[in-house]
Amino acid sequence: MSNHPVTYQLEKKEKHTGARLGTITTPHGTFETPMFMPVGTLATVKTIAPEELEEMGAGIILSNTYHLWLRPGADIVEEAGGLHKFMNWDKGILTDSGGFQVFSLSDLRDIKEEGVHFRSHLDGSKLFLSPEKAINVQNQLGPDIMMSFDECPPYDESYDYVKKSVERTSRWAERGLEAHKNPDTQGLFGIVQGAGFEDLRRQSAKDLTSMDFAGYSIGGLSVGEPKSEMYRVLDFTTPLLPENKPRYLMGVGTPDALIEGVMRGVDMFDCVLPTRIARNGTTMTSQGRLVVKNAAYARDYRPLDEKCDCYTCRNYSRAYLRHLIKSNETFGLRLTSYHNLYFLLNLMKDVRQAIREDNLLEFKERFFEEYGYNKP
Ligand SMILES: Nc1cc(N)c2c(=O)[nH][nH]c(=O)c2c1
Ligand SMILES: [Zn+2]
Repeated sequence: MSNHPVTYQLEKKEKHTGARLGTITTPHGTFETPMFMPVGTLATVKTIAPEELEEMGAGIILSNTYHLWLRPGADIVEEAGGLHKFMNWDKGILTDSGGFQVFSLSDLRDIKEEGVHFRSHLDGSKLFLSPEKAINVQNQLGPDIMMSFDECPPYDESYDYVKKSVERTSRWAERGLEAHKNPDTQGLFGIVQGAGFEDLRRQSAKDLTSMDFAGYSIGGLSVGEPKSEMYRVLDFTTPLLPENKPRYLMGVGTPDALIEGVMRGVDMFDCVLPTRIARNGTTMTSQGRLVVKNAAYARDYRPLDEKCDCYTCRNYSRAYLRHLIKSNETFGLRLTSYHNLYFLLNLMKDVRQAIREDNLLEFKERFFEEYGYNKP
């Protein structure tokens, strides 16, 4: 089916890199790319209200199928009118397939052709996810963009294991397309796997692009491999994906990896990092990482980031943030989370401008220098 509910429009290619400017149109709006998607695992971006996400420029957020399937259950979300209504968010929502959590959260699992048998990380109860079940749960949750059920093998797995896994993930992708009940209102992405093996990445991309997905994710990266490995795999994988569909690199969210991914033609990113590190007082600033709970900031009355105009930086000092975080005050988590999300969303806005001006390389050099990435 070629008239997908989620479409990509290429606006401009950056002159000196593989970066591209575009827009993604979904049933819940059109958004500029490259873009970063805040993660709202359990139908909330922890401590941040939907109105705040909107004011900081978030277009699409991600929620986790596995977690919502377990709590509160897909039936309740469906009865509530779907995720948008349930969480009072009327822009884009993307859900992952649940596969990644099965492989990352549950050590007791048994992978079969029909699907994966595993135990709940909550109460140890027996569970089973198949490509069909993963799609049907996402159909119930009602996101704009859904993911195929895939296996994300450990990066250092053997070639033979990854080869068999890629072939099965391709068969699972076909079954997911068949099981998709709402192809007119929910876009379905295929996920390219293959770890660090170029021939397996090519095979996975060939299999998946022969099927009519609305977009393509690059999976199996940002799973602990060196960043140089991620960039090497991206160098030969993104060019295998169609130019006229979105390309989504899963699980990536540090400033350097976002810029490097954009330079290699990636349009969409997600990561829990900004909100996760914020909760222990680690923030991203224009001058690099700043761990505001450190004693050094006890009497530092400057804003977190003197170049940031977010609510946190306009109204509160490092000393106050340190006090809140050290006192386990929830408001402190909100303020650091707000700033970190704002920082990454703003970074992507600056990256889009650099693509418009064909000076992404200069932008990257300047940003890396200021952030401290070039320090030995
Ligand atoms: N780093 C990653 C984060 C993710 N959420 C996923 C995923 O959901 N599916 N498949 C993947 O390979 C994957 C990798
Ligand atoms: Zn700020």
